[in-house]
Amino acid sequence: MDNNTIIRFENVTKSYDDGTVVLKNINFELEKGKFYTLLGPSGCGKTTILRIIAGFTEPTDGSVFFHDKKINNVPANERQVNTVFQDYALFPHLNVFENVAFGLRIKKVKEVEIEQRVQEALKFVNLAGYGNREISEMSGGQRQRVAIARAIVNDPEIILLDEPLSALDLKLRTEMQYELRELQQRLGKTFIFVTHDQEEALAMSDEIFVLSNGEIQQSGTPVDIYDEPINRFVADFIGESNIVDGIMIDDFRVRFAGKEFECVDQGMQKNEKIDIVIRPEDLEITTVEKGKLVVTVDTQLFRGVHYEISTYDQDGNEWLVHSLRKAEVGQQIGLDFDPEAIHVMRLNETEEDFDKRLESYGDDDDAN
Ligand SMILES: Nc1ncnc2c1ncn2[C@@H]1O[C@H](COP(=O)(O)OP(=O)(O)OP(=O)(O)O)[C@@H](O)[C@H]1O
Repeated sequence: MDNNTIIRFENVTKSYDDGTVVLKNINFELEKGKFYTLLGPSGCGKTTILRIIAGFTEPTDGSVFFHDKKINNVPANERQVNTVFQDYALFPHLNVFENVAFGLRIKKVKEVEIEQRVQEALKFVNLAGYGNREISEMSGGQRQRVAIARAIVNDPEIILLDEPLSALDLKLRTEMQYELRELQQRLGKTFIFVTHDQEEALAMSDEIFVLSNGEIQQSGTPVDIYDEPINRFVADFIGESNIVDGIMIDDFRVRFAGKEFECVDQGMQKNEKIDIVIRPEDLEITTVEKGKLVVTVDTQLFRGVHYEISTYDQDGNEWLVHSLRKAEVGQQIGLDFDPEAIHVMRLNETEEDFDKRLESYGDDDDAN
């Protein structure tokens, strides 16, 4: 294990007496000082992973390591971990200072030290001078910051955040995304953030783990996951996608929507059945004559920066287009795209095999 590893899961499984298997053989290593996000739909097991790291839930099988020490049986209060909960779990009858000081008082830290550490934590989250305020006098964003101050005042090595922004309205949520990311970088601690919001995950993380049904589907940087989703689930969950069935003709040609197209070599077998992804922003509207695909415009929404245009081809496949240009509903148009825009996915490929395949086919920018 490398020195920077702070948490390692080795074949971690969690099941309940009623037979529900919530986590299936989870393996990962997290490094010190990074911002990680566990992303997936409701019920996929995100919170269970956080609870196992915090020590609130014990795995049924497998091992959890903190640095190189196995911690399966270490009680929650002896772990270098603090959690920020979705509802913040602040005490309404205590003021801001006392909310932040609470954990230190339980640990019987000296009064002078409490005063100094709480003030420092409040300053860190830009709430210096707010100590005497009641919680009811604080806004949603400010409460969020109190909850974070309460976590960092204990100086833990890891901060767990369970959907901490979901109670905030959209504008504040975006502001807090910047703020949390900036705070994590200033603190230099490991943050593990849980969300079902892909935009949040893409905006904030060093690394994302995409989960579904108790399994890690894919992990990687936001850019890697967005550009190279491993399967339909990930492609659909991260960003917006056009996904259709296809066949690999040879290394540089692929067939879908009833036609053949030039593509970039991705190490597939000839005649292999594949899934094809093209992102809406990679489709460009052109004339019917020039279009690689000919589609009919179904609906059109103005999204501020672009038009979101839903179209369909002669086989009934839907093609979503993000375009700066408007189209006319009912009109036939052409869609153009680069060979690089065609992303092919092998059916039922594991993440390990996917990584190997991309490595052997030089899937990076210097490959050109
Ligand atoms: N004590 C329990 N007994 C049986 N099943 C449980 C128990 N606790 C949790 N589960 C189940 O485990 C699964 C994963 O729950 P978990 O809270 O980890 O999901 P999640 O991805 O965090 O979802 P959400 O976003 O809705 O919080 C769910 O299907 C849940 O019903």
